[in-house]
Amino acid sequence: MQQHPMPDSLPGAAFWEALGWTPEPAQLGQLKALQDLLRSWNSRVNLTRLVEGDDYWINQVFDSLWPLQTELRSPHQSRLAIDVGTGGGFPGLAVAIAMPGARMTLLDSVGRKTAAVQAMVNDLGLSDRVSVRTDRIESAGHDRTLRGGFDLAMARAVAAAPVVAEYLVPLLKPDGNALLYRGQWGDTDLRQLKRALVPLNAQLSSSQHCQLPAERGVRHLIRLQPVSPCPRQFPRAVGVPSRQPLGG
Ligand SMILES: C[S@@+](CC[C@H](N)C(=O)[O-])C[C@H]1O[C@@H](n2cnc3c(N)ncnc32)[C@H](O)[C@@H]1O
Repeated sequence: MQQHPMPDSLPGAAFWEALGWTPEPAQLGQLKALQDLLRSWNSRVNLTRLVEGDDYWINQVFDSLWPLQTELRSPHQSRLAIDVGTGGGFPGLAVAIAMPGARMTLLDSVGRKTAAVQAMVNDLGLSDRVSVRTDRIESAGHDRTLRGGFDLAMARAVAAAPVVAEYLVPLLKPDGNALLYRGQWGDTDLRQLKRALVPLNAQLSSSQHCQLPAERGVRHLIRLQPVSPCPRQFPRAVGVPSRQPLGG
Protein backbone atom coordinates (compact mmCIF):
# COMPACT_ATOMS: atom_id res chain seq x y z
CA MET A 1 0.00 0.00 0.00
CA GLN A 2 1.22 3.51 -0.82
CA GLN A 3 2.55 5.46 2.18
CA HIS A 4 1.47 9.08 2.57
CA PRO A 5 3.81 11.50 4.30
CA MET A 6 1.06 13.31 6.20
CA PRO A 7 -1.68 11.93 8.47
CA ASP A 8 -4.76 10.83 6.59
CA SER A 9 -7.38 11.71 9.21
CA LEU A 10 -10.50 13.70 8.40
CA PRO A 11 -10.78 17.24 9.82
CA GLY A 12 -12.59 17.57 13.15
CA ALA A 13 -15.49 19.79 14.22
CA ALA A 14 -13.20 22.79 14.98
CA PHE A 15 -12.04 22.85 11.35
CA TRP A 16 -15.60 23.08 9.99
CA GLU A 17 -16.56 25.58 12.67
CA ALA A 18 -13.66 27.81 11.60
CA LEU A 19 -14.78 27.47 7.98
CA GLY A 20 -18.37 28.37 8.87
CA TRP A 21 -19.80 25.47 6.88
CA THR A 22 -20.20 21.82 7.81
CA PRO A 23 -20.63 19.22 5.07
CA GLU A 24 -23.45 16.69 5.02
CA PRO A 25 -22.09 13.12 5.29
CA ALA A 26 -22.50 12.63 1.52
CA GLN A 27 -20.55 15.84 0.82
CA LEU A 28 -17.77 14.78 3.19
CA GLY A 29 -17.67 11.48 1.29
CA GLN A 30 -17.33 13.38 -2.00
CA LEU A 31 -14.51 15.55 -0.63
CA LYS A 32 -12.69 12.43 0.56
CA ALA A 33 -13.32 10.72 -2.79
CA LEU A 34 -11.95 13.79 -4.56
CA GLN A 35 -8.73 13.48 -2.54
CA ASP A 36 -8.40 9.83 -3.59
CA LEU A 37 -9.07 10.73 -7.23
CA LEU A 38 -6.43 13.48 -7.10
CA ARG A 39 -3.89 10.98 -5.74
CA SER A 40 -4.69 8.60 -8.52
CA TRP A 41 -4.64 11.20 -11.32
CA ASN A 42 -1.52 12.90 -9.94
CA SER A 43 0.47 9.79 -10.76
CA ARG A 44 -0.42 10.30 -14.45
CA VAL A 45 -0.92 14.08 -14.78
CA ASN A 46 0.82 16.68 -12.68
CA LEU A 47 -2.32 18.31 -11.26
CA THR A 48 -1.33 19.62 -7.84
CA ARG A 49 1.13 18.91 -5.05
CA LEU A 50 -1.51 19.71 -2.40
CA VAL A 51 -3.17 16.32 -1.96
CA GLU A 52 -2.19 14.98 1.46
CA GLY A 53 -3.39 15.80 4.97
CA ASP A 54 -3.47 19.53 5.79
CA ASP A 55 -2.25 20.39 2.29
CA TYR A 56 -5.53 19.04 0.95
CA TRP A 57 -8.00 19.90 3.70
CA ILE A 58 -6.66 23.38 4.45
CA ASN A 59 -4.96 24.62 1.26
CA GLN A 60 -7.48 23.10 -1.12
CA VAL A 61 -10.84 22.59 0.62
CA PHE A 62 -10.79 25.33 3.26
CA ASP A 63 -9.10 27.84 0.97
CA SER A 64 -11.64 27.18 -1.80
CA LEU A 65 -14.69 27.56 0.44
CA TRP A 66 -13.98 30.28 3.03
CA PRO A 67 -14.72 33.12 0.57
CA LEU A 68 -18.22 31.72 -0.07
CA GLN A 69 -19.70 32.00 3.41
CA THR A 70 -22.54 34.19 2.11
CA GLU A 71 -23.41 31.76 -0.69
CA LEU A 72 -23.02 28.72 1.58
CA ARG A 73 -25.92 29.98 3.69
CA SER A 74 -28.18 29.03 0.75
CA PRO A 75 -26.23 26.19 -0.92
CA HIS A 76 -29.29 24.81 -2.75
CA GLN A 77 -30.03 28.13 -4.47
CA SER A 78 -29.77 27.84 -8.23
CA ARG A 79 -26.58 29.59 -9.34
CA LEU A 80 -24.43 29.51 -12.45
CA ALA A 81 -20.73 29.54 -11.60
CA ILE A 82 -17.45 29.28 -13.50
CA ASP A 83 -13.91 28.54 -12.32
CA VAL A 84 -11.39 29.97 -14.79
CA GLY A 85 -7.99 28.22 -14.79
CA THR A 86 -9.28 25.38 -12.63
CA GLY A 87 -6.09 23.28 -12.95
CA GLY A 88 -6.74 20.15 -10.88
CA GLY A 89 -10.26 21.39 -10.05
CA PHE A 90 -9.88 24.13 -7.43
CA PRO A 91 -11.68 26.03 -6.23
CA GLY A 92 -14.45 24.82 -8.60
CA LEU A 93 -14.83 21.18 -7.58
CA ALA A 94 -14.92 21.97 -3.86
CA VAL A 95 -17.51 24.69 -4.55
CA ALA A 96 -19.61 22.32 -6.69
CA ILE A 97 -19.63 19.75 -3.88
CA ALA A 98 -20.48 22.32 -1.21
CA MET A 99 -23.23 24.04 -3.25
CA PRO A 100 -25.59 21.38 -4.65
CA GLY A 101 -27.70 24.09 -6.31
CA ALA A 102 -24.79 25.36 -8.41
CA ARG A 103 -24.28 24.53 -12.07
CA MET A 104 -20.55 24.86 -12.56
CA THR A 105 -18.26 25.30 -15.56
CA LEU A 106 -14.62 24.34 -15.00
CA LEU A 107 -12.35 25.85 -17.63
CA ASP A 108 -8.66 25.35 -18.28
CA SER A 109 -6.46 25.69 -21.34
CA VAL A 110 -4.51 22.47 -20.72
CA GLY A 111 -6.26 19.44 -22.19
CA ARG A 112 -4.58 16.78 -20.05
CA LYS A 113 -5.78 18.64 -16.93
CA THR A 114 -9.36 19.02 -18.16
CA ALA A 115 -9.42 15.33 -19.19
CA ALA A 116 -8.47 14.38 -15.63
CA VAL A 117 -10.96 16.85 -14.15
CA GLN A 118 -13.73 15.52 -16.43
CA ALA A 119 -12.99 11.97 -15.25
CA MET A 120 -13.11 13.12 -11.62
CA VAL A 121 -16.43 14.91 -12.25
CA ASN A 122 -17.85 11.69 -13.67
CA ASP A 123 -16.56 9.57 -10.78
CA LEU A 124 -17.95 12.02 -8.22
CA GLY A 125 -21.40 11.84 -9.82
CA LEU A 126 -21.41 15.55 -10.67
CA SER A 127 -21.65 15.37 -14.44
CA ASP A 128 -25.31 16.45 -14.52
CA ARG A 129 -24.39 19.91 -13.23
CA VAL A 130 -20.63 20.34 -13.73
CA SER A 131 -19.23 20.79 -17.23
CA VAL A 132 -15.56 20.90 -18.13
CA ARG A 133 -14.19 22.95 -20.99
CA THR A 134 -10.74 23.05 -22.58
CA ASP A 135 -10.07 26.55 -23.81
CA ARG A 136 -8.18 29.71 -23.11
CA ILE A 137 -10.49 32.20 -21.45
CA GLU A 138 -9.45 34.81 -24.03
CA SER A 139 -11.25 32.68 -26.67
CA ALA A 140 -14.00 31.20 -24.51
CA GLY A 141 -14.90 34.68 -23.30
CA HIS A 142 -16.21 35.50 -26.79
CA ASP A 143 -18.72 32.66 -26.56
CA ARG A 144 -22.23 34.00 -26.17
CA THR A 145 -23.15 31.04 -23.96
CA LEU A 146 -20.54 32.18 -21.43
CA ARG A 147 -20.53 35.99 -21.69
CA GLY A 148 -22.74 37.72 -19.16
CA GLY A 149 -24.11 34.37 -18.00
CA PHE A 150 -22.74 33.74 -14.52
CA ASP A 151 -23.76 34.58 -10.97
CA LEU A 152 -20.26 33.69 -9.78
CA ALA A 153 -16.96 33.73 -11.68
CA MET A 154 -13.86 32.71 -9.75
CA ALA A 155 -10.15 32.24 -10.31
CA ARG A 156 -7.32 31.18 -8.02
CA ALA A 157 -3.63 31.51 -8.88
CA VAL A 158 -4.21 32.18 -12.59
CA ALA A 159 -2.73 35.64 -13.32
CA ALA A 160 -2.21 39.11 -11.86
CA ALA A 161 -5.38 40.67 -10.42
CA PRO A 162 -5.97 43.21 -13.26
CA VAL A 163 -5.71 40.41 -15.84
CA VAL A 164 -8.02 38.14 -13.85
CA ALA A 165 -10.52 41.00 -13.60
CA GLU A 166 -10.44 41.30 -17.41
CA TYR A 167 -11.07 37.55 -17.65
CA LEU A 168 -13.91 37.36 -15.12
CA VAL A 169 -15.97 40.55 -15.27
CA PRO A 170 -17.30 40.06 -18.84
CA LEU A 171 -18.60 36.63 -17.77
CA LEU A 172 -20.87 38.09 -15.07
CA LYS A 173 -24.59 38.73 -15.04
CA PRO A 174 -25.34 42.36 -14.09
CA ASP A 175 -25.72 41.33 -10.44
CA GLY A 176 -22.98 38.69 -10.53
CA ASN A 177 -19.85 38.52 -8.43
CA ALA A 178 -16.27 37.86 -9.47
CA LEU A 179 -14.13 36.22 -6.78
CA LEU A 180 -10.37 36.79 -6.99
CA TYR A 181 -8.55 34.43 -4.64
CA ARG A 182 -5.31 36.05 -3.51
CA GLY A 183 -2.30 35.35 -1.32
CA GLN A 184 -0.22 38.46 -0.84
CA TRP A 185 -2.13 41.66 -1.46
CA GLY A 186 -0.81 45.21 -1.14
CA ASP A 187 -1.73 48.84 -1.82
CA THR A 188 -0.03 48.77 -5.23
CA ASP A 189 -2.08 45.73 -6.25
CA LEU A 190 -5.23 47.51 -5.17
CA ARG A 191 -4.37 50.67 -7.15
CA GLN A 192 -3.60 48.66 -10.28
CA LEU A 193 -6.81 46.67 -9.94
CA LYS A 194 -8.94 49.79 -9.47
CA ARG A 195 -7.44 51.27 -12.65
CA ALA A 196 -8.22 48.10 -14.58
CA LEU A 197 -11.83 48.13 -13.39
CA VAL A 198 -12.70 51.48 -15.00
CA PRO A 199 -12.90 50.26 -18.65
CA LEU A 200 -14.59 47.07 -17.45
CA ASN A 201 -17.46 49.02 -15.83
CA ALA A 202 -16.81 47.12 -12.64
CA GLN A 203 -16.20 47.99 -9.03
CA LEU A 204 -14.54 46.42 -6.04
CA SER A 205 -17.43 45.41 -3.81
CA SER A 206 -15.48 43.93 -0.91
CA SER A 207 -12.07 42.83 0.25
CA GLN A 208 -11.76 40.19 2.96
CA HIS A 209 -8.94 38.25 4.50
CA CYS A 210 -8.74 35.00 6.41
CA GLN A 211 -6.06 33.35 8.53
CA LEU A 212 -5.91 29.73 7.39
CA PRO A 213 -5.91 27.08 10.16
CA ALA A 214 -2.64 25.64 11.45
CA GLU A 215 -0.85 28.94 10.72
CA ARG A 216 -0.88 28.32 7.00
CA GLY A 217 -0.85 32.02 6.26
CA VAL A 218 -3.28 34.77 5.39
CA ARG A 219 -5.46 34.58 2.29
CA HIS A 220 -7.31 37.44 0.63
CA LEU A 221 -10.48 37.56 -1.36
CA ILE A 222 -11.48 40.40 -3.66
CA ARG A 223 -15.08 40.58 -4.86
CA LEU A 224 -15.90 42.56 -8.00
CA GLN A 225 -19.30 43.50 -9.41
CA PRO A 226 -20.35 45.15 -12.67
CA VAL A 227 -21.59 48.72 -12.24
CA SER A 228 -23.69 48.51 -15.39
CA PRO A 229 -24.65 45.73 -17.82
CA CYS A 230 -21.61 44.25 -19.56
CA PRO A 231 -20.69 45.90 -22.87
CA ARG A 232 -21.72 43.91 -25.95
CA GLN A 233 -18.16 43.83 -27.24
CA PHE A 234 -15.59 41.87 -25.28
CA PRO A 235 -12.97 44.39 -24.09
CA ARG A 236 -9.95 44.48 -26.39
CA ALA A 237 -7.65 43.90 -23.42
CA VAL A 238 -9.13 40.43 -22.97
CA GLY A 239 -8.47 39.47 -26.58
CA VAL A 240 -4.79 40.30 -26.21
CA PRO A 241 -4.18 40.19 -22.45
CA SER A 242 -1.24 41.99 -21.01
CA ARG A 243 0.51 40.53 -18.00
CA GLN A 244 2.27 43.82 -17.36
CA PRO A 245 1.05 45.93 -14.45
CA LEU A 246 -1.48 48.48 -15.71
CA GLY A 247 0.28 51.64 -14.67
CA GLY A 248 1.67 52.65 -11.26
C1 LIG B 1 -1.29 27.80 -11.02
S1 LIG B 1 -2.59 26.91 -11.76
C2 LIG B 1 -3.89 27.13 -10.59
C3 LIG B 1 -4.91 26.03 -10.68
C4 LIG B 1 -6.07 26.12 -9.69
N1 LIG B 1 -6.89 27.29 -9.95
C5 LIG B 1 -5.57 26.13 -8.26
O1 LIG B 1 -5.63 27.16 -7.59
O2 LIG B 1 -5.08 25.07 -7.79
C6 LIG B 1 -3.12 28.02 -13.09
C7 LIG B 1 -4.02 27.31 -14.06
O3 LIG B 1 -4.61 28.29 -14.91
C8 LIG B 1 -4.61 27.82 -16.24
N2 LIG B 1 -4.61 29.02 -17.11
C9 LIG B 1 -3.69 30.01 -17.12
N3 LIG B 1 -4.04 30.96 -18.02
C10 LIG B 1 -5.21 30.55 -18.57
C11 LIG B 1 -6.06 31.10 -19.57
N4 LIG B 1 -5.75 32.26 -20.17
N5 LIG B 1 -7.20 30.44 -19.90
C12 LIG B 1 -7.48 29.26 -19.31
N6 LIG B 1 -6.71 28.69 -18.36
C13 LIG B 1 -5.59 29.32 -17.99
C14 LIG B 1 -3.35 26.97 -16.35
O4 LIG B 1 -3.45 26.00 -17.37
C15 LIG B 1 -3.30 26.33 -14.96
O5 LIG B 1 -3.94 25.08 -14.93
